[in-house]
Amino acid sequence: MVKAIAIITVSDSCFKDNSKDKSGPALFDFITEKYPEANVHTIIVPDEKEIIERELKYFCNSNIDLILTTGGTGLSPRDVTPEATRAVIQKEVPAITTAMTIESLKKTPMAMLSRAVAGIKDRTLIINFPGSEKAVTECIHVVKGVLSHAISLINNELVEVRSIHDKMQVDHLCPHKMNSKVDISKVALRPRESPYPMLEMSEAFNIVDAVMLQWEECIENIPIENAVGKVVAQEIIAKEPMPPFPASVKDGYACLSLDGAGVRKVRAAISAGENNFTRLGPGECARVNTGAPLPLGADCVVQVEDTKLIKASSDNQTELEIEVLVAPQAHQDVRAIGFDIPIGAILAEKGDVIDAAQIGMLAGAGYQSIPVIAVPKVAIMSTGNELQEPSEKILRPSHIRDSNRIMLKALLKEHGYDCIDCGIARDDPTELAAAIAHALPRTDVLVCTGGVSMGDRDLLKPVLINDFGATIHFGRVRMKPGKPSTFATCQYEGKIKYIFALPGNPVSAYVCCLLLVLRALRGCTRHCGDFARLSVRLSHDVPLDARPEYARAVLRFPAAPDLPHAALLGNQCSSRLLSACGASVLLELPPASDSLKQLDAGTTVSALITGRIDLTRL
Ligand SMILES: Nc1nc2c(c(=O)[nH]1)N[C@H]1C(S)=C(S)[C@@H](COP(=O)(O)OP(=O)(O)OC[C@H]3O[C@@H](n4cnc5c(N)ncnc54)[C@H](O)[C@@H]3O)O[C@H]1N2
Ligand code: MOO
Ligand SMILES: [Mg+2]
Repeated sequence: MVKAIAIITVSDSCFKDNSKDKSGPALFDFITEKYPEANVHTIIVPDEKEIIERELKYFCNSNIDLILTTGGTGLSPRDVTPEATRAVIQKEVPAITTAMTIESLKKTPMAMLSRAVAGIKDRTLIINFPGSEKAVTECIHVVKGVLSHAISLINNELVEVRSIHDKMQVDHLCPHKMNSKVDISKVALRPRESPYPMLEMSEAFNIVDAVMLQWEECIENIPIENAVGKVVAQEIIAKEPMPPFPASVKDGYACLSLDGAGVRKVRAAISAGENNFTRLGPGECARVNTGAPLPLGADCVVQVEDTKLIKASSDNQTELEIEVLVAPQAHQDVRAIGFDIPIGAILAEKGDVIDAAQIGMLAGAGYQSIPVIAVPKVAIMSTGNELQEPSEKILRPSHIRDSNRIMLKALLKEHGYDCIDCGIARDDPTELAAAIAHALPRTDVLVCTGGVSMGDRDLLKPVLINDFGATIHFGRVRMKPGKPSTFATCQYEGKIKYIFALPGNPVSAYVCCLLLVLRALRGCTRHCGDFARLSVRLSHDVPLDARPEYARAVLRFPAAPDLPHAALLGNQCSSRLLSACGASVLLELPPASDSLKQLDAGTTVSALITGRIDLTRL
């Protein structure tokens, strides 16, 4: 990671009048855009070897990752930047400056006259750039692609280095990298109407269900601590009883029920976890705690509250006699062997979705791992030239932060599915194809957002068709939000890949992930991807859209017996993610018709339970 950068302008004239410095600011602008998180230091020094050397050493000793110098690389007597740099570096990296020279030579033969040097001192990479603003701008573009990787290598950052090598390998292997077959040059010829028929929701659901039948179920054994939300693949039987010994349910005295009420001699004291071989005879009892084993001969427990102390040892450390005040019944307050779980009991049925209690029970029964139905691997990718990582400090003009990717990862996690992150792909056919080719070998299901509607940069469908031979099962659905939702499959490296290309609008992505992606994933393991439905009453009037709408709502529960009341989460525009925050349900609103333009407050509607339902009283 590039955390700290220094830019040194080397020039006698700029040292005297810093307003003359144009190359330093050009480097600064470039660097702050490329590394918005990095600390950037700038200084101007005269063409003096000792001073340049001193400043280079100072920055190298100050944990600076990258030093870019500009100026002083030419042939005039005062040009000494390369000499100062050579005096500081321990290893030269000549190909960096060679690459800059080759590129600059394409523009001007004067490039032959630069003597720039690049090299490493300890953990700092130093690169000399020429002095002119134009040359600096050209040269920085030559090296920009290798800077981060070079610094990772210098710092031995193995994880980053490996991921870059991995990506290089994929780029190399990817036949789509160099030329997508999609031609975007003839924008005037783009379709003015979507070629995809508008399917009804029920048709889209049927297609998803039918296509996902191709998913080949396989079973994997996983540790029970990872099993929550997973679907049990085979019946699981208790191999040992719970409890494995007759256990007391109360803190009290183990007795013989035939003795009835009356005074008992206290023969023993048994705590939970203690093994005691005392055999009780008539008129005897043993003090026991909850969970302790009963002594031989005992058939009931009398709770301490139903007894009285008759006699204790003189130091009060031992109870000698107690009186049972209420005659006990046989088996009273005793869990017999196998009371909770008899041997052979079914602990989990095939198809059960494992929850916390079941994990506890399986652990109690001695299971450490269980067979579950493997879930498909899922990858998430965003597309869009306007997108930046949410972590970037500076938002460039006309850009937005990518909210879909992290949201969809969280949404899938909420529903028990992990996924890998395939980053942001640009709206360019070749880059999109490369990103998809990078993702497909790693996943069964690829979920992308953006680029599926009618814009000339909405390239996902053409790239899927032309570069991956994909079959588009649907490309438009009569739903709000989510109209351009796309579902495709393709064969990749001999395996079928399922691709959900969801609309870029964040709420559309959210709703379509719930209704289509989760339907598919749940369907693979549970054979039914539907969410449960609830009848709810609208708290307020709701205008209807021309398309069937999935409105995000919260529920309130009336004190008197009535259906839960549903209130929409504000404006339902598909870019407004606030309308999904805290939503418990998606209301299934019908489309508007000539006779019905709105649903009045109090109307009963169907709600899909897609989120958490917390009890909020009206
Ligand atoms: N001429 C037409 N234009 C549009 C139509 C149409 O039928 N005809 N459909 C509209 C509908 S409905 C939707 S939904 C959107 C879907 O657009 P795309 O899937 O092509 O997505 P983009 O154009 O890439 O982006 C749309 C919107 O979402 C923002 N976006 C995209 N990705 C992200 C992200 N990862 N995080 C946050 N926001 C994101 C993007 O900036 C756009 O504002 O098309 C309508 N247009
Ligand atoms: O279908 Mo779009 O998702 O309305 O905005
Ligand atoms: Mg679009």
